[in-house]
Amino acid sequence: MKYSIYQMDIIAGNPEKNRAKVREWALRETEENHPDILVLPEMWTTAYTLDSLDQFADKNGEPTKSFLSELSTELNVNIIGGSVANKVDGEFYNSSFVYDRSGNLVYEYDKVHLVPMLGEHNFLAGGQHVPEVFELEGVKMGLIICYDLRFPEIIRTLALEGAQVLHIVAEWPDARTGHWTNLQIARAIENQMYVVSSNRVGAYDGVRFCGNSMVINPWGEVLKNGSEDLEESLSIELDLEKVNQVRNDVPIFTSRVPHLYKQGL
Ligand SMILES: O=C(O)CCC(=O)C(=O)O
Repeated sequence: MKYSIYQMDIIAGNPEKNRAKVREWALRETEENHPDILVLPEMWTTAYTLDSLDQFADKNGEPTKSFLSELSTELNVNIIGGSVANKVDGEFYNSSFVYDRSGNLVYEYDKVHLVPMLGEHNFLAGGQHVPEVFELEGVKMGLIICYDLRFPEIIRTLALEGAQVLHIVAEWPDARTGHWTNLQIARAIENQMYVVSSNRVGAYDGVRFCGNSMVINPWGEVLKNGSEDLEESLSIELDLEKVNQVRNDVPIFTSRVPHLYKQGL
């Protein structure tokens, strides 16, 4: 399963230009590298323009849903569609959409954990459902958004439900780069799954974002690591047999004793 990850510099408050950038990148990537799956970052249509969401956010997932559906069909590629600001029933959400090669919506998720450091609660509503496993190309996988990375319980649940790959779409600031890189490696090791992430680069409103998009294998080895400040693509093929191999070598899932664990943890 071959991936292309877009470590994108997002133009603040300009969904049209960002869609044009993504389209151009996707065309180039599919022609040059023939990926099965494309991955985009968090809030890629608007950046973190939280105080002007009424102007720039999607309404009921549009136009992003149509854009991703048409792009996936045209390029015959699956798309982990990052996330976008999305207005539904008068509330704004940070929403992710996943499309398969035939342009079908396979999965959607609203970010559950809102970020106090960004005042997200003042602008967004939190999703009410934790991430669930979905399938692309017959492979079970999961998707979380940025700050969700700090909540290992939701990622463990995905692993227990059979996910072999965890995708993380992010706009992670450079003030906490070490948390971003180390937590990704920890999640890969503790859940014995691939971690595939797309984080933006560039800056908005005085905050610089730290790139370091990554591909980490289930042993915790970093196979790809984006730069901290350059817009770029990461391209890689995953060997999914590695998940079984690591889970056999260090069988944590059969060593668990859930009846001793506190309920709800
Ligand atoms: O958890 C962090 O340090 C950053 C989270 C964040 O920026 C986000 O979720 O958008």
